[in-house]
Amino acid sequence: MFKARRGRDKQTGGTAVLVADAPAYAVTLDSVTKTYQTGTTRVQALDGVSLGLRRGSFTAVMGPSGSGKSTFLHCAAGLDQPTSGTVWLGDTELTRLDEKQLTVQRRTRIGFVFQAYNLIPSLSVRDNITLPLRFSDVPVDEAWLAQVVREVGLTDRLTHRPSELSGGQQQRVAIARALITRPEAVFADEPTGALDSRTGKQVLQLMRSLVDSLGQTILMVTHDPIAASWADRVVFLADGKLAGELADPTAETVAAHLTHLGEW
Ligand SMILES: Nc1ncnc2c1ncn2[C@@H]1O[C@H](COP(=O)(O)OP(=O)(O)OP(=O)(O)O)[C@@H](O)[C@H]1O
Repeated sequence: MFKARRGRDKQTGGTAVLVADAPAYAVTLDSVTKTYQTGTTRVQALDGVSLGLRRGSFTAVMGPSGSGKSTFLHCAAGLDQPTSGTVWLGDTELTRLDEKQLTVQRRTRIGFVFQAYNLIPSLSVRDNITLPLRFSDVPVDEAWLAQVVREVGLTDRLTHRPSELSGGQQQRVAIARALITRPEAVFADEPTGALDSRTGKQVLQLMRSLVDSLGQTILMVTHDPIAASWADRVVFLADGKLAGELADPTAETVAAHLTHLGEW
């Protein structure tokens, strides 16, 4: 799928094979299906989904309840394996890996942010943020830690415990933790679901700036058209299938598309 691409060589002006060129897509799904079988009941949660997440892009996934959003995120992020189809992280085919290999990919190349912040109460902010490095036995890059902490606005909170922080600050710790391994993609499942609208806006502003300033790739599942409007693109799911997409979304265009899907 990721063949060497031909491009213009900047130095010579000639055409060169850019073999060292990283794939343009951080994550690619090709004809992904996921079927759940419970007793005699069979649910087709994903039904032939193909999608690429460009490096440095912010994508929101929306759709009615039960349309397959969480299943999509789990398959794209290597948390679950599809029933068929392929998923790539850069040029690594996740769908070929066993559970142990997938765990390594998740720990080292993917960041996660969930609605529940999942912080360890007994650890300081600094230790919560650096926990993924400890799991992988990787030393802390102090300069990167300082940059990440600055980006999320927690420089003066590093010695605090999670209970001493507001909900928005706790989510920002979770975002910093997701960034600390310099992941190729960050997957966020309803990251503002537990926050009031003002604090939620600050978290979305932060995610937007991570894409714009760090070139981070982010995929976010949300029910909220206002949250989705911070993304570059919204893709819609209905009955496990892609059901359209919007570039440069606004809350109004997203809400209109959801109405069309019968969500509201
Ligand atoms: N582990 C599972 N076992 C059986 N069925 C499942 C499982 N997980 C999801 N499903 C089914 O797959 C379909 C898609 O579920 P999914 O959670 O991906 O939808 P969703 O769009 O995220 O929903 P919501 O917006 O309500 O969170 C649903 O019909 C759901 O009941």
